[in-house]
Amino acid sequence: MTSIETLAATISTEVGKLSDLLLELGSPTPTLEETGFGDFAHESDTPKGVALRETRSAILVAAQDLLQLVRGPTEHILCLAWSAADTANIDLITRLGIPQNVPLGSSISIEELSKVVRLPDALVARIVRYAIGIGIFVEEKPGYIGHSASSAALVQNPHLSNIVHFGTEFLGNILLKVPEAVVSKRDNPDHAPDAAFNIAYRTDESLFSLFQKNTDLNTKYHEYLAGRVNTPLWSVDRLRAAFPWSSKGDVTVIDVGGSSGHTVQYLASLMPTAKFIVQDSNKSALDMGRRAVEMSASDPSLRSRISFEEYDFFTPQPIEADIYIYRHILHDWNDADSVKILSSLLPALKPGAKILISEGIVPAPPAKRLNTLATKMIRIEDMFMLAAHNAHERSVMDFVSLFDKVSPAAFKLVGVTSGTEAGAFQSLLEFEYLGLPN
Ligand SMILES: C[S@@+](CC[C@H](N)C(=O)[O-])C[C@H]1O[C@@H](n2cnc3c(N)ncnc32)[C@H](O)[C@@H]1O
Repeated sequence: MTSIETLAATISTEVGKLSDLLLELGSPTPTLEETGFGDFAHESDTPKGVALRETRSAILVAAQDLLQLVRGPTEHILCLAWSAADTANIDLITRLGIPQNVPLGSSISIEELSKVVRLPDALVARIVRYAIGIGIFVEEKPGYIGHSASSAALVQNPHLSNIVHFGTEFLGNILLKVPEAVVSKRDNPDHAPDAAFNIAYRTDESLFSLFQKNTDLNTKYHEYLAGRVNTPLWSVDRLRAAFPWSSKGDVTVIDVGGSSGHTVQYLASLMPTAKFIVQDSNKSALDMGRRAVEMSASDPSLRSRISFEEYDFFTPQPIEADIYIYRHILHDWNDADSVKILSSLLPALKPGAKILISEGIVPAPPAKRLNTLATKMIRIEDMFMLAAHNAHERSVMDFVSLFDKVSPAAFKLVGVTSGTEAGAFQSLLEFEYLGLPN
């Protein structure tokens, strides 16, 4: 049985390991002060980097259990029930651009800050003092707001800011409508909206068609997608060890639903003679990608090796390629639509072609307490999919069954690599096309 004493002992041992590792890696001691904005932001896959990740994870697991025990069940439930207040606060400070208006290395008076964000002093004081209570900003001198490590991270890392912005303003909003959507589907199945998103945005359209028309939301969505790949959990670097990219030579790789092409821009460095095509139905995401490739100073060959094409993945795939990547695509769609998406590949497939699915994988039961973001993210993402599209995340067997429905015995699951043990949200499922059975 877990006791507070054994948890405290685990934490003490693991914190000792963490301190030693930080010393060996020449990394600074973590601090809550402004200068700590970059702590742990950059993970490496060196043996010491992996040890650091495992030690941090052991501390988080034990510390979360210790917190839950010390709080007791009543306080634990109350903390969860009121966590929407934290989300609303971080949404508000992001929308108002408060972190960017607090100077790094000094402070700003609440009166000055209020003028900049055009709100009354008393309201701004309430907003920032709530934020200080959850570790964002500090008030070392009454009435003067400065940065903590977390608020400084929002300034120093625009990707983090973009993730938070879309993650609270859009995803936070639709998540709160999930209970209404689920109950209404149960009680009124013929007239219920498809997903929580439809309730929140008072529309019958799908999320993707609304985004096509709403420039502001669309930009935030694709900035959020690009932001995610710039955080350790979602980093495209994790793809490196998941597949033998560099041995593939002179091949054509298609990133289906590739948004602004952040995945192939990374893969191009691992496959110097390969050609890449980013296909997406969203024109502005493709334009965003074209601009990024045009401006890429690091590798001028990208301009000739990466192209962007508008394509609807429900229509027959027009290009015969060696490798097709579907990264965070099928989780947006229910099983019937996912089978249609994969079936539209059939006209272009040649035997030996690879279909790589890069997605979070739902772990096998029984479910457990999830005390780290790396392990909890799949459940969070599953709720995003429910809220946004009435869709869901899948287990490995769920993916195998989708391919079987596309064409029984035409695809082989070659292997599954990476995943949360390696500190990544996604696993890589490698399927090979064997040809249609006679
Ligand atoms: C969750 S995002 C994943 C983007 C990218 N693969 C990544 O990993 O960041 C889903 C992508 O599918 C695209 N999409 C949605 N419907 C599509 C369709 N019918 N045809 C092609 N792309 C589509 C969206 O525009 C978006 O870029």
